[in-house]
Amino acid sequence: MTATRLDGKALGQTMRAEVAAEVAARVAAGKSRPGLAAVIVGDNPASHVYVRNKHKACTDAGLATWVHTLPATTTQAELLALVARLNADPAVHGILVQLPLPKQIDEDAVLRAVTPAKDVDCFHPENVGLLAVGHPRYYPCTPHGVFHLLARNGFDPAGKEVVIVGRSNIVGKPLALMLAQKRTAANPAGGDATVTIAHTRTADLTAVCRRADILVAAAGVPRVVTPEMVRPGAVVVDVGTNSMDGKLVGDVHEGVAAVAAALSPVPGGVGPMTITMLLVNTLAAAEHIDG
Ligand SMILES: Nc1nc2c(c(=O)[nH]1)N[C@@H](CN(C=O)c1ccc(C(=O)N[C@@H](CCC(=O)O)C(=O)O)cc1)CN2
Repeated sequence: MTATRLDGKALGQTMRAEVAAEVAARVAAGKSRPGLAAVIVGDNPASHVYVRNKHKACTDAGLATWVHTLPATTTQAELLALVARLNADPAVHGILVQLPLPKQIDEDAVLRAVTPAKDVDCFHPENVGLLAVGHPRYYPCTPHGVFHLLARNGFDPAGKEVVIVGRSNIVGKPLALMLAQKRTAANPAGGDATVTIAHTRTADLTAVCRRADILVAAAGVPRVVTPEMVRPGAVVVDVGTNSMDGKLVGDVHEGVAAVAAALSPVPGGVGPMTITMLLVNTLAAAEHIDG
């Protein structure tokens, strides 16, 4: 079997065009132009690539966008002061603070300082709580991207066994919540699936992964999902973006393509979908805040 490619670059472009059309219609109707402020602290080269790509995607879709680049020596007080200014700025509907932050900064404190209505990453505990009770204000970008990458390729998770390898706050935990939840009008990305969260300390990880109709690799460990961990015909989503010997590699071993029915590539899979969902959320934030 050679796996079908779950092409996040192509789907991301399609969905960005949908956002662009909605933004143009919104502005033509005299409403506000959605605006995203991105904050990046320090010199992490990958983070700079991601923020540059987010900025370009926003510009291309007609959103207003600003990047605030702060030095690695920035103090927590300086960063909190910037977040407070952005919270108060009516042109800014979405605020994202690129992670990771330098060691001297308390990440949780910064994420809690973003006003929940502008928290387009969906990292604030209030938004995580709303997601957990099935009334999401926003969906977190990477899990939402995974949902659309599956659903829009004809792999509806409803009724399926999903195994997620990884339990991070950004991907594993919120994705498990979303995919296990009932799909309702208020929760359209509820997955109606049977979900297992596994991780690299799970006993007999191979046996657990082989139960999956849909296997999501989000452990942040290069090639941790190997061909024998995949049931023939399963759908595999690779969320990993690991740097190895200067090369970008996912959490899924290349050999999985011979076993799986469908597989998302790295690069070109979940990554571009993450950025697309940020645009979706910024438009939703403008609608939420300004109407
Ligand atoms: N504030 C946030 N910080 C971080 C998030 C997040 O969602 N919000 N997620 C990750 C990084 N991330 C988003 O910021 C991200 C990772 C990867 C990609 C991406 O498009 N990757 C490309 C490859 C790009 C390359 O050439 O290196 C791909 O997979 O095709 C986008 C966003 C941690 N921080």
